[in-house]
Amino acid sequence: MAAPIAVAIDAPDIETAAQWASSVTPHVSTLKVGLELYLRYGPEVIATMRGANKVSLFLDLKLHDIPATVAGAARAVARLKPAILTVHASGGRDMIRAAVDSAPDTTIAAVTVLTSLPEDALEEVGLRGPSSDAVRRLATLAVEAGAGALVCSPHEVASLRAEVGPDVTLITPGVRPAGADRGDQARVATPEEALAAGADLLVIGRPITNATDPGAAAASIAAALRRAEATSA
Ligand SMILES: O=C(O)c1cc(=O)[nH]c(=O)n1[C@@H]1O[C@H](COP(=O)(O)O)[C@@H](O)[C@H]1O
Repeated sequence: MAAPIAVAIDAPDIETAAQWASSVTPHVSTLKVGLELYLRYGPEVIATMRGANKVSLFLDLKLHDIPATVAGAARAVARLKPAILTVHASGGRDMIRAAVDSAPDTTIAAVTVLTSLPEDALEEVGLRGPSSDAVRRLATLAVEAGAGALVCSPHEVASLRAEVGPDVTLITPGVRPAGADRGDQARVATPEEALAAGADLLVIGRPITNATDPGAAAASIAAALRRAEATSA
């Protein structure tokens, strides 16, 4: 079975994206298209990702605007039928509700506190920390507004699970295999740790796509997750 990994296909061009997609899809459940590819290619890149790949499509546009504008944007992409679409939870209750109402066949995932933000950057952007509290406040508001999924770092997954229960999908970027370069990520954990904390879907980009062989890198992380699950069962 494909591992619960969404590979972040943050490629500079559609040809590279198509190569990464076909090499990783035997091993993972989901492909994530974000701003870099969607702003360049639009719906064409979604069709390319789907192509022959039997995977779920995660459209990560992190919408953040007034409710009417987000409703229009969500309606515009709903016709592409992504399984998941992201919005920023900090856009507020009415904005999240607008996305939920405008894309009824898509799970709206609310991004809480970006995994690139360290603790000491929260106050500067107007968030009352610690990040675990800020994530919990934003998550509660997002779920009340109808979001079916939440994006948070692996550090907050266990407490969020206790807060929102089993029915909300918890998605964690900020995932780094032991020894991998963190890059611009601040709140990170290994794939095994994120899964053990209760994450439903791990977003992993550069540790897979920067590898010499992205397919082998995805297969290796998927195997590590299977081993961890077998040990804990
Ligand atoms: O919404 C996201 O997917 C997201 C939220 C967040 O808080 N942090 C975060 O890194 N992401 C995305 O997850 C991916 C992480 O990629 P890597 O850091 O290369 O593994 C990128 O595509 C980010 O846009």
